[in-house]
Amino acid sequence: MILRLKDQTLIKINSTRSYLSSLVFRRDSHSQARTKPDHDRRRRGYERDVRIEEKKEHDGLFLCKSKGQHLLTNTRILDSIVRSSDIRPTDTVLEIGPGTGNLTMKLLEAAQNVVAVELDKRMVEILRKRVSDHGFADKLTIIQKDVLKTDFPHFDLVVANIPYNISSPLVAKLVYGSNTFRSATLLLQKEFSRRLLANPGDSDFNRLAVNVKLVADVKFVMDVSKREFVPPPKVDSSVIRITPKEIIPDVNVQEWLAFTRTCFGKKNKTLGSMFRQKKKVMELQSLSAGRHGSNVEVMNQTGGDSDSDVEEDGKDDLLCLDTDASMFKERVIEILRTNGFEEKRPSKLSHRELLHLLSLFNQAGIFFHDITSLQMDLHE
Ligand SMILES: C[S@@+](CC[C@H](N)C(=O)[O-])C[C@H]1O[C@@H](n2cnc3c(N)ncnc32)[C@H](O)[C@@H]1O
Repeated sequence: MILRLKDQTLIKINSTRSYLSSLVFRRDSHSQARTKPDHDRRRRGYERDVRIEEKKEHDGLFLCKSKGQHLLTNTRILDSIVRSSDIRPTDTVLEIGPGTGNLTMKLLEAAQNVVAVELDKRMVEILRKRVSDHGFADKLTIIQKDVLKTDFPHFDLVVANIPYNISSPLVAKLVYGSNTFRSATLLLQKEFSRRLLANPGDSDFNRLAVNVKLVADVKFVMDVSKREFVPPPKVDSSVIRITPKEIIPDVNVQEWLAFTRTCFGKKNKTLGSMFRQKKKVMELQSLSAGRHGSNVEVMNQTGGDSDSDVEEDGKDDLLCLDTDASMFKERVIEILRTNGFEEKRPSKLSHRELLHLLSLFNQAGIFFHDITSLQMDLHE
C-alpha cells in the first residue's frame, strides 16, 4: 500500500502593513440593524463604531450570515496568520472568501500572486478597488464563483478565513482534490478545528479527522476570539494548518470514505454492534452484490480466507449464493471476530488498523461504496 509523492514545504516570513477595514454590519440582507439584546459593553461599542463607519464609507453593504460574512479586522491576528503560513515570495496563494480584502492585502505583500475566489459580487467590487488603489492589481486574480463549484488554477498554498458553513466540503475538496499544494492555513470554527486535530483514542476522534488525516497532517496554530470579527459570530475560531502527506496509502478513496461512514456512523458503538444493524447489513449486501462479476475474491462461509472458495469459472461466488441477509451478516461478523475487531470502537483504531479491516472486507467481496454515487463527504 503506498505511494504518492508530493512537494516539499519550506519557509518564509514577511512583514505586512497594517490595514483596518471599516465595515457595515447588518444581521442579514434586510435593512434591520443588529438589535439582539447584549449586555457586553465591549461588543456594543464595537457595533456602534461599525455603524458610524457605515455612514462614512460603505453605506449599503450588508454582511450576510448565510454567506458566513464575518470579517477579521484585527491587524495583529492577520499578521500572525500570514507569518504562520510560511509564504515564499515566489508563491501563488489561493484565498477562499477574501471578502473586503483584509487578509488579501497582506497576502499580496507576501506572495508573488494571489488567486481569490469570492462568491459575492459586492465584495469583489470593493476588493478590486482596494487592491488597485494600493497598486497590487496585477498580482491578484479574482474568481467570482462558488468555491465548491470552481476548478482551481495552480497554487502553492492556501491561506483563508473561510465561510464556516462550507468547512467540511471545502476541506474535502482541498485534501482529496487534484491540486498539489504545500499547505493550507485556515481559520475555522474552533470546534471544527478541534475535531480535525483529534487523534485515535481522543474523545472527539471522529470520521472527519480519520478521513483528513489519512492524507494530511493537521497542526494547531492559534485560537481567535469571536470578538475579533465584524460582526462577531456566535462561536470562537482557530487557525490550523493542513499539510498534505508526501506518502499516502494506496486505497480507493470512495471506498475508504464509505467505509468510515459505516464505522463512525454511531458514536461510541463497537464495530460488532455497528455491523449488526439490519439496515446496514442489507445495504452492504446490496452494494457487495452490485460488485458481483467484478474481479473480487470472496470468502468462505466461516469467513476470512479469501483464496479458498472461488470456483474457477467464478459462478459459485458466495455473493450470489448467500442471498440471505442473516448469513451475510454472519460473514461480516466473522471477519470482525476472527481478526479481533468485533469489540473494538472505531474511534480507538489507528489508520493502519482501519485500512487493514477495509482490505479484509474487500478481499472477502464486501464493499462499502455505492459505485453509482458521486458523493464525497468527510463527516456526515
Ligand atoms: C468569513 S468571511 C472572510 C472575509 C475575509 N477573508 C476576512 O477575513 O475578513 C467569508 C467570505 O467568503 C465568501 N463566501 C461565502 N461562501 C462562499 C462560497 N461558497 N464561495 C466563495 N466565497 C464564499 C463570503 O462572501 C465572505 O466574503
